[in-house]
Amino acid sequence: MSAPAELRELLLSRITDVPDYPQPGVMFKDITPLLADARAFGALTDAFADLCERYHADKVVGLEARGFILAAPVAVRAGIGFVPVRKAGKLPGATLGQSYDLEYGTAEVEIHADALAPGDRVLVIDDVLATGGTADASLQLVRRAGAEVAGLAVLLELGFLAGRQRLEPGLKGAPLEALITV
Ligand SMILES: O=P(O)(O)OC[C@H]1O[C@H](OP(=O)(O)OP(=O)(O)O)[C@H](O)[C@@H]1O
Ligand SMILES: Nc1ncnc2[nH]cnc12
Repeated sequence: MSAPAELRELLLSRITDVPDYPQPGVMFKDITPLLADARAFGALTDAFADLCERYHADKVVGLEARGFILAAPVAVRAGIGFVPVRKAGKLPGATLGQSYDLEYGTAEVEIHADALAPGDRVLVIDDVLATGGTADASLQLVRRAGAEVAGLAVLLELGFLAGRQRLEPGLKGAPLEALITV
């Protein structure tokens, strides 16, 4: 389900297109103007916090780095804990790792092995769903850490990259909520 038209328009008006970044052929969606606008950032935080309630999440997982910026205030607003999924080599404790392909390159993400527990219901939050590689790897990590995926929520889905289709098996029936799809 997408956001109501008024919220969608507000959020979309604060996302800038940057052609050929970080490499030729990529249209980069820059969310920094949205972050700098308290009304838009607050409305986005509220929308994600509502999803925590709707899906009975008791943990928010944010994906490095832009996902951290969005997910941390959501966790505070929803009154639940925040758990980071980080790029490989950044977490100090014992980790679980998963590699994946990006729209531009490859990467590996990690989670602390003891960050989640059986019975935890997790809403995974990121800014952009592109090819779906990052989200897919993160859903796998959440499950390998013993928790249940309550849902995946993104600000912006790049529909033409078909991330949703790639994610379908990995979602295992959990909802994918994109506030905006372009
Ligand atoms: O659906 P995908 O093709 O996997 O792409 C989406 C991911 O790409 C971006 O992260 P990026 O790795 O560029 O890092 P950043 O958040 O640290 O800028 C974005 O924030 C998503 O996490
Ligand atoms: N086109 C894009 N804009 C912003 N973030 C992205 N992550 C992957 N592709 C992206």
